[in-house]
Amino acid sequence: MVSEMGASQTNPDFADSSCSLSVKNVSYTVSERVGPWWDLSSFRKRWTRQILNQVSFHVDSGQIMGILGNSGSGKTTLLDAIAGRIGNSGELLGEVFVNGRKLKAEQFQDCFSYVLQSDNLLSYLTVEETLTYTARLSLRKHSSEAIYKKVAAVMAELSLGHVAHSVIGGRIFPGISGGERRRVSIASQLLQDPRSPGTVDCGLAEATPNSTQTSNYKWLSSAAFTKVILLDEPTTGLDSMTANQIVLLLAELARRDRIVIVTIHQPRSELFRIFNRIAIMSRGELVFCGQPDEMVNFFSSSGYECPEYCNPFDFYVDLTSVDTRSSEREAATYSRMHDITSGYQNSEIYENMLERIEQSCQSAHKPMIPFKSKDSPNCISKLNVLLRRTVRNMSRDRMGILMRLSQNLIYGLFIAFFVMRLDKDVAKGAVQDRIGIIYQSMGASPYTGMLNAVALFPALRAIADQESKDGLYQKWQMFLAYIIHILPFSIISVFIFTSFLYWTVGMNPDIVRFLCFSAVVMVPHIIGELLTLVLLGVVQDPNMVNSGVALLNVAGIMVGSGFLRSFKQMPVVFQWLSYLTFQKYGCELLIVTEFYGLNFTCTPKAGFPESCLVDSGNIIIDEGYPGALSRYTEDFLLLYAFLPALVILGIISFKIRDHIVKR
Ligand SMILES: Nc1ncnc2c1ncn2[C@@H]1O[C@H](COP(=O)(O)OP(=O)(O)OP(=O)(O)O)[C@@H](O)[C@H]1O
Repeated sequence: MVSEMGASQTNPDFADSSCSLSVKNVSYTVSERVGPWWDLSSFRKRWTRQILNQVSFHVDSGQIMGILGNSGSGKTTLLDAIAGRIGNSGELLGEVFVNGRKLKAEQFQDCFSYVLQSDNLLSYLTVEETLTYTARLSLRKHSSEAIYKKVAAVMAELSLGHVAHSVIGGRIFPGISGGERRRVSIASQLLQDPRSPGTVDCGLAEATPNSTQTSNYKWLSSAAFTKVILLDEPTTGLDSMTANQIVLLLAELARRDRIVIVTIHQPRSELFRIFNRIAIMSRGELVFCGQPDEMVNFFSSSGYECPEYCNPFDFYVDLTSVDTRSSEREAATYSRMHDITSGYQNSEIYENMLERIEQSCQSAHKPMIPFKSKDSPNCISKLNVLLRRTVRNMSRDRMGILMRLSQNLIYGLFIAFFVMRLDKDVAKGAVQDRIGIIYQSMGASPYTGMLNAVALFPALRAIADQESKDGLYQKWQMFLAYIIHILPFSIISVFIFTSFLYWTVGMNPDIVRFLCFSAVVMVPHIIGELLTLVLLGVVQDPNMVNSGVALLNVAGIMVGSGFLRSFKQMPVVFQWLSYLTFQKYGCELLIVTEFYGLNFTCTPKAGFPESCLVDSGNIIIDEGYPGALSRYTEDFLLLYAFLPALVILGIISFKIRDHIVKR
C-alpha cells in the first residue's frame, strides 16, 4: 500500500506540490511500404502498422514506474509519445494529462525531462563544466554563485561530487565511467529547473536542524519543480551493479515528489519491489500495469505463478512476449499474450486505474501544470554560452587544434616541394606554374574546411538535436556558435599556409599582393566548411555530405575558374552558371593579384617562335579574364558575399532540421 501512495501522502511537506500523469488511449500507427524498392509490385503497396495500441496508465508523483518488454515492443515509442517527441511520419491518437489538464502541443517540451538512450555529452568538458553550461543555458536571472550552488546540489544528489573535475571522456580517451555518464545526463535534465536553491519556499528547510541537510532540502524542495522525468533504458550497457545503483537512485529521485518513468531491460530481481508501478509491453500493447504485489497476484490468479528463485521480471516478460521463431509458436504466444491483456483489461486493477484518470481529470481544483523552463536566457546570452562551451571543449582537443592549424600548411609543403621556385622565363613554365598554384590554392582549400566540419561537427549536431528538444536553445544557434568559433582557426591556418607558400615559391613579391592573396584563399577554406555545415543540417550521413561538397567543389572549379576551358569558349549556360560559383571571383582575383604588371623573360625554343608570345602578365589577364582589373573590388565583394549567404542558408537548413529529425 505504501508504494501506491505518492510522496505527497508519505511526506506532508510536499502535499501542495503533488503531481499526476495520466496517459489515455494513446495509439500510434505508421503507414509502411510492404516490400523493398527493388520489388516494385510490393513496394507500391502500403500497409498500416500499429506501433502503440490504446495504451493507458496513471502515475502520481513520488512514484517510479518501470516499463518492460522485449525489443521492439514499443517502449521507446511510448516515451516519445508521452514526451511529445514522436515523429510526424505516423498518426498519433490519445491524450496525455498532467495534473488532470490535457497537454497542448506546445506544452510537452516544457513539461517533461527526457533522458535518451545514448549520452550526448562533450568529451573534453569536466562533469562540473558540463552541468554548469547546461544550467547557464536554461536559467536566467541566476547569479554565477546561484548556478554554482545549484550545480553542486545536483551533483551531490546524484553522487557525482567525486568526479566533478574529471573529464567526460570519449571513444579515444578515457573519462568517467558509463554509469557516471548516465548520471550526468540525468543531472543535466534536473538542472533545467527555473528555481534556485535560495529562492524557494523553505518551510521544510527551516524544520531541518542540520545545516548541510538544510541546504540539501532547500534544493530538493526546488528540484521537485522538475516533475516528470522520462528515461529511455538508462541502464543499457552498464554492469548489473551499476545498473542497480542507477535504478535505486531514480527511485530516490521519485520519492522526492517526482514522477519517474523508465524503460528497462532485464533488471535484477531485487529491484522488483523498488518500482511503484510495473508496466509490461508487447507488440505495442500494455499487457499489464500495476504495483508489484498486484502483478504477482494477477499472474498467479491467471495460472502463471512465478517459480521460486526465478527473476519475476524475466518470467513475466517472457510470458507476454511473442515468439516469432515459427508460425506455430507465434500463434500460440500471441494468443497467450492476448489472453493476458484481456484478463488485465477486465481486472479491477485496470478499472481502478481508469477511475483514477477520470478522477484527476474531473477534479474541480486542478493545480497548474509544472513547467520546467519558463525563464530561459535570451538569444544572445545562449549564443554566448554555446560559443564559450564549444571553444572550451575544442581548445582541449590537442589533435583537433593541430589538425586544424597544420592541414593547410602540409598541403602548402606539398605544393612547394612540387613547384620549388617560380621562374620568370615563360619557356620554363612561368605562366603555367603560377596558374597551377592559383588552381591548387582555390581548389584544395575548401576540402580542408570540409574535413574539419565532417570530423568535428556531427558530435555537436547530436548534442544540439537533443538539447533543442529539451528546449535549451535552437539548432541554428549551435550552428552559429560553431562557425564563430572556427573563424580564428581558419584565419590563422590559412595565413600560415599562404605565408609559407607565397614566399617560398616566389610569387609576386609585394606585401599588399600577399595580403590580398591570403584574403582571397581564406574564403574558399571557410566556404568549404560552411557548405559542409549547411548540408549537415539536412543530410544525416556525413559521408554523403563529404561526397556532395567534393562534387560541388569540382564542378565549381571546372565552370568557374576558366582554367579548364576559357569563358569565351564555354556554352552560354555554363557562362551563366559560372557567376554562381565562388571560384569565378576567387580565381579572377588571384590571377590579377599575381599577374598584373608582371613582366616575363623568354628563351625561345628552337622551331617554336610562338612560345615567347606572352611577355607580360597583363596579356594573361586581357586574354583570359577581360575587364578583371576593373572588377577587382567588385570581385572581392562578391566573393565575400558568399559567406553571409551561406550563414543564412545554414540557419534555414538547421530550421528545416527541426522538422526532419524525429527522435
Ligand atoms: N516511425 C516509425 N516508422 C516505422 N516503424 C517504427 C516507427 N517508430 C517505431 N517503429 C517500430 O516500432 C517498433 C517499436 O519500436 P521501439 O523503439 O519503440 O521499441 P523498443 O521497445 O523501445 O525496443 P528496444 O528495447 O529494442 O529499444 C519497432 O519495430 C520499430 O521499428
